[in-house]
Amino acid sequence: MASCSLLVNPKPKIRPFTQNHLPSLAHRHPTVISCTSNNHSPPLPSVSKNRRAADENIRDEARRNRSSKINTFSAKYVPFNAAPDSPEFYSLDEIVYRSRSGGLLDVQHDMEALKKFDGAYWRDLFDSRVGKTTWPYGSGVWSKKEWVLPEIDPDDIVSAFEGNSNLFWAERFGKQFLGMNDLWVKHCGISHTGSFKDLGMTVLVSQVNRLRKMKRPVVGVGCASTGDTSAALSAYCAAAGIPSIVFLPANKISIAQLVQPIANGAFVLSIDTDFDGCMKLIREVTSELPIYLANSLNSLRLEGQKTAAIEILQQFDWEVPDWVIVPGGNLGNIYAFYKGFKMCHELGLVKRMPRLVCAQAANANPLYLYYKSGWKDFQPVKANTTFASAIQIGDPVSIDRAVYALKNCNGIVEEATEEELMDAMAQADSTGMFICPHTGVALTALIKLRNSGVIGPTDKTVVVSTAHGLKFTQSKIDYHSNEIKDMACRFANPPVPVKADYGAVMDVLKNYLGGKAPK
Ligand SMILES: Cc1ncc(COP(=O)(O)O)c(C=O)c1O
Ligand SMILES: N[C@@H](CCOP(=O)(O)O)C(=O)O
Repeated sequence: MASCSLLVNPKPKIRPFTQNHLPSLAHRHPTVISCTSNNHSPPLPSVSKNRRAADENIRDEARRNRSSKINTFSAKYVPFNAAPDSPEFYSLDEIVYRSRSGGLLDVQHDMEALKKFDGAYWRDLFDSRVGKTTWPYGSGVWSKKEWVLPEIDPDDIVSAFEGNSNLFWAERFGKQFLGMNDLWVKHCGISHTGSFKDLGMTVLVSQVNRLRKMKRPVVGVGCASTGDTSAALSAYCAAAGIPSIVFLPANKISIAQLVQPIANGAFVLSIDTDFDGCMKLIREVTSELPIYLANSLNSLRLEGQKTAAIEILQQFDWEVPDWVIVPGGNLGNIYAFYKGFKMCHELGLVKRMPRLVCAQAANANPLYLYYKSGWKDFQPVKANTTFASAIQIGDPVSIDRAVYALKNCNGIVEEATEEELMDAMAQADSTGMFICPHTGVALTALIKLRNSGVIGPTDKTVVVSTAHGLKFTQSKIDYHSNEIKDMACRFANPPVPVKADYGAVMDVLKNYLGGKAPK
């Protein structure tokens, strides 16, 4: 195994929590800036002590620092939700997606080793890495490296410094539509390829990079996709010079999503089926050919995605929200959020867990139906067309992970009709956001739970926005043009055609301004 770096600074100062103090941040940072001042001039930042030489890049710098660092942590694959005495496990360097019994796998960390450091230590360490360009900790994912892939060499990491996404205070939306004052939107879609998939893909492609250096038989990396997984996969593979192969359901993803893997040089198959059909095919193909599977069936992905949960806590200064609402499709992400929160709780960074809500489109709602049956009867469904096209999934591979997560945090499942999700998206946009339809699904769940009183007016609530609205402009055009069959499009704001004539423009403007006097 390669050793891993533990801290950013050249001389790691790791103290177990039994020693009753932590190193101060000034010791830990390689780039702490100190200020001097006198009466005549403004304070000047002093030059950082540990600057790189001009001919050394950040990867070289990490490499130089590597030898002095100790790796205390490790992780392995185990069967998902296995009994504590289960002997089955696999190294992360093995190519394996399923347990011996055919069930899902999970990445299990050596929690005893992580527990040698107290919650304050981890909070402090993670906080110290935010906003830096130190390789690889400038990434929101790799700033939590010890909890993600502790053993990977920083040299093998493929990162776009993803994560650290904006946690937006939805002040006006909360006040105007919900009477809420503590509503937040975690904009995971404001990211390298425009969705939360970057968080998981940096981990998976980094591990593939490592496997290829170890001469393991990985010729390329493949996925089935509703658009976002393929965009992330092709970008990270292109950055690392690794071939990517993507299976897309023909005519079922947005143009913006289709053009992403094309532009990044992936081998793109447009297949005459739906996502579930593509998923079945890629599973068959990856069991025959040396193509590594990049869908979230591969539990490595979720290790990266879980860092969004840790980041939310960090952004609240380690205060736990009451609710976190996540749109669900293949259902890896709801478990990833659960796992992120759970690790923070178990390792003493926070004292409790939030309640999770998984939101599905009513046109593709197998989890919702299962929840409504009292978790008695799971049936995959034929997913119908939805504007939330990235979650048009009827047979989610992570169903067991999702159910486990929701049961263990007193979670809830909600659904959104097409009209509800499109109205919610338009309402959110009218308050200054520009969200995707999937976020509209999550907002609909919030509206319903708020209206029924389950979520209270002062509950600290986070809605996870999973993709950038710019990937889904056609749905917004259809809505604002009032061109959707059987939909009232109540919040449509179509452009007003007007003659190129001063009088005509003035008439239109006066009419508009008449209704806009400040109240
Ligand atoms: C934009 C977007 N939102 C939500 C989801 C749902 O995530 P998951 O499949 O992990 O449930 C996906 C992908 O499925 C997605 O692309
Ligand atoms: N929305 C996803 C669907 C596949 O999900 P995955 O997390 O299992 O890769 C996509 O964008 O393809």
